Amino acid sequence: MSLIPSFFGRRSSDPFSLDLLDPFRDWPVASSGHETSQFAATRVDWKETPEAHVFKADVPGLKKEEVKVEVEEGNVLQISGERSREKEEKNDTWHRVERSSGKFLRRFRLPENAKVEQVKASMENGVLTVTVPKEEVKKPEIETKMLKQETTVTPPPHILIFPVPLQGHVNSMLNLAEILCLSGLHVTILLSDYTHRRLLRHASLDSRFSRYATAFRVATISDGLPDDHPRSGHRILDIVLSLKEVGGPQFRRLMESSDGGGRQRVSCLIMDGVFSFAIPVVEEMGIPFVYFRTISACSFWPYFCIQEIIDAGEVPLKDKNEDKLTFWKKKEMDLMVTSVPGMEKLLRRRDIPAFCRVEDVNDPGFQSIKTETKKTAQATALILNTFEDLEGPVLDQIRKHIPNLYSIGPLHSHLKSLLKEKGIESSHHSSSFWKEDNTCIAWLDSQPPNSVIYVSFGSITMLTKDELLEFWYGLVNSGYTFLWVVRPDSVIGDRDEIPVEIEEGTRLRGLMVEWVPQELVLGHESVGAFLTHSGWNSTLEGIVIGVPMLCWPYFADQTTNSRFVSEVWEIGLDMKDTCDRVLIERMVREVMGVRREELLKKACGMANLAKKAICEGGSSYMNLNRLIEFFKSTVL
Ligand SMILES: O=c1ccn([C@@H]2O[C@H](COP(=O)(O)OP(=O)(O)O[C@H]3O[C@H](CO)[C@@H](O)[C@H](O)[C@H]3O)[C@@H](O)[C@H]2O)c(=O)[nH]1
Ligand SMILES: C[C@H]1CC[C@@H]2C(C(=O)O)=CO[C@@H](O)[C@@H]21
Repeated sequence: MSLIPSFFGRRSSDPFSLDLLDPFRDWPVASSGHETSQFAATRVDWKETPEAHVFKADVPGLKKEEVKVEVEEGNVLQISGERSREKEEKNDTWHRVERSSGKFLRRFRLPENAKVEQVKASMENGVLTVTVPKEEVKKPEIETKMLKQETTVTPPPHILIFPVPLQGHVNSMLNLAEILCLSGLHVTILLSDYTHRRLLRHASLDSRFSRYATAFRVATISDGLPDDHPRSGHRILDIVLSLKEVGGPQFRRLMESSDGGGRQRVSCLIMDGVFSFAIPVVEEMGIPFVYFRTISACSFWPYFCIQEIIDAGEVPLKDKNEDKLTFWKKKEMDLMVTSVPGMEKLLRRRDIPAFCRVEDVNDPGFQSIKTETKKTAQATALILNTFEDLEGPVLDQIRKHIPNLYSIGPLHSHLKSLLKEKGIESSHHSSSFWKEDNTCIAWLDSQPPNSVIYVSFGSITMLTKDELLEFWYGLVNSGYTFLWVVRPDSVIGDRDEIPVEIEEGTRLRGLMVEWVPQELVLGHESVGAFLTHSGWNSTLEGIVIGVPMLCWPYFADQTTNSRFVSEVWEIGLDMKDTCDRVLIERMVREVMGVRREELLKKACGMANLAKKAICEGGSSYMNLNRLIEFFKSTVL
């Protein structure tokens, strides 16, 4: 076996390392090609203990000499090998050739704390174990004190947090996780291994949570989808449906096998709003569960009323095989929805959550969202990332069915304020699934105040090439400067043949990047407005800053959020169900110019209310305290 350090620091001369011609270059990849197809799928487990990162790979039938363990590019652990095909004798007849042969290659970017010079590897019974020791984490004084206390008393309650493994959900749940750690609770966040890999690659969870030492851990399960599944656009519900299929048994194993690792066993589960498969497991174990739905109250409520909407004949919204551009224009889409109490004068059919845009009410995705939402009422409590002054009337409607409702948002700024209260500096830590391009900050520094419209459609939206071009022309023709996030995977079809005039317009007045540190961008003084898909996190981030918004909702809760932004809070404009360069140009001019003052006034008012909610004595502050008291009472 080739073991580090013998291969240390030099590039392998092995020809199959050239197989890394993959867009996910630094991701675990399998070499491709006919010969290697089965063996290439060699599975690797990666676990992190307090002392080390431990990788285990199944390599049955391989000799030590046939396996290589290397560290490349400073911090990329590479495990590779080759199993040769059995020699064919002239007179042999093969009835079956199922056993795999060929090459395999897996690569893992190691986190900063890995001691790459001390890697050890061993093989036993067809399992390769690679151990990468970790640097000791230096903890600030405040945590040392906390730890000292903990060693003398019983460990605090242990809360398991289980988000839908998507960017918006993970961001909100990580904020809650950090708030709970700050309050002295122990927390494990359960992610899909796919999402965990993305975070390991692009985010800085280690440095963010290092101050909490063993109070914060990550656990992973598989989402059941292949690595090359897009996990975006119209395929997004596959994640929820797949986890529903494969998540239950994995969740049970995790709960049954977990001995807490020096911590208490899990004493309470906080789960995302669509993961009811976890309920039987925790119920059997006598563990209370709390839902945290990471969307607005104003979109949760119509979801909760879906049966009433169906009974009133107000869905389905689409006819068979009707395309988007046709049903967008239908008069019926402007009819008021009568079956959502308290929203009768507000919601048109086009404003209810876009999962209702189905041809058939038996659509599995739609049914799943409907039944999952109803199950929220079984939980001990419901957490929403919102605040009373923003959504009071809707929260009151929900409380008629779910009295134990905690509005504790906006969580991202609540966390910052709590860190400040404890004298901890809250520097920017990335939780991003994509690499943040920080050059945009220097570019923003060079722009005049309030002159830039920031454009981002979040982590799931997919644009057709036509839509891309309509937005692009609209932005360039508006004459305003723009910073536009276009994720690498977000355009359907190729991006060739971009008309010269918009490329030239962008060179003069625009910057397009793949992903940004959004909170920093929104808080930058040169940003004057936010063209957004109205994802709930983006909406809250815009509200906290007090920036006027132009909304182009793509799916899910966004169609309702954008209605509230424009008609209830009056802090922005809604251009849902259109995608036309002339209209976009006009709306950009309105939000950046003609109507900016009026929108800004309301936006600043709402930003102040948001601040009030999270300050001592504010509604979210008090609700959070009550919630934490509840968690502290959940010792098993
Ligand atoms: O360049 C970028 C773009 C976005 N973000 C962050 O990514 C998050 C995006 O979240 P959100 O605005 O909620 O959008 P989605 O990622 O699309 O969120 C999904 O999940 C939300 C609930 O959590 C729902 O409200 C959305 O409809 C759903 O699409 C926000 O925190 C942004 O700050 C960045 O850091 N950099
Ligand atoms: C993929 C979607 C399933 C439900 C999630 C959601 C919600 O209502 O909680 C909103 O948008 C999407 O992120 C999720």
